[in-house]
Amino acid sequence: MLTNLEHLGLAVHDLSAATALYTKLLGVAPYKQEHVASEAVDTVFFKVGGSKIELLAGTSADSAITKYLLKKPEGIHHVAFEVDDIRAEMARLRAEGFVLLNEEPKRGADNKLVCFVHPKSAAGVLVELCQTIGNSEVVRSEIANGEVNYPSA
Ligand SMILES: CC[C@@H](C(=O)O)C(=O)SCCNC(=O)CCNC(=O)[C@H](O)C(C)(C)COP(=O)(O)OP(=O)(O)OC[C@H]1O[C@@H](n2cnc3c(N)ncnc32)[C@H](O)[C@@H]1OP(=O)(O)O
Ligand SMILES: [Co+2]
Repeated sequence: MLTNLEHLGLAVHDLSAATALYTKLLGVAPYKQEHVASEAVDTVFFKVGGSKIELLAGTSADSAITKYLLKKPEGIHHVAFEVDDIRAEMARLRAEGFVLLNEEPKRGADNKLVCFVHPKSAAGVLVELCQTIGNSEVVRSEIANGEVNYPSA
């Protein structure tokens, strides 16, 4: 089940400038910065009520964000929904005919497992599913099976 609008992902060229701008716009400081090597992005997160803004800058030519910004202006890059069971939601969306960009959930930013839905199968919107890595049995079972690796502390 999709339970919440988890975050809006915004693609930016200059993370420092965008962070300063959003700090003024939202009237709050970011609560987290994180580099996600697997996605080749640097991120900055702001809390807005029960949701979040994720600023994303690419860190290599291969990054989806770098490629996106070669063709499109800065702005909303993806919409992310919280799910309670990411594998169940992936199976449901596949059965509904959506094209998933990951075979398996992968580790995202801010302690999440994530999966992307291709914008061509979602009315032009890149959709991200996010499940908080916590105590759920699904995640425990994945860890037990060696499918998900927590970063070393
Ligand atoms: C920090 C981790 C994580 C989190 O925890 O929150 C993140 O948010 S990471 C965010 C960055 N990572 C990703 O976006 C991964 C998923 N994305 C992809 O796999 C690719 O970007 C893509 C969506 C498959 C597109 O890649 P590609 O096919 O190589 O690019 P093209 O430029 O050829 O695009 C094809 C087609 O799709 C349109 N497009 C591309 N990106 C978007 C987008 N963000 N929103 C809407 N539409 C998009 C693009 O315009 C092309 O359309 P046409 O020109 O009409 O063919
Ligand atoms: Co995101």
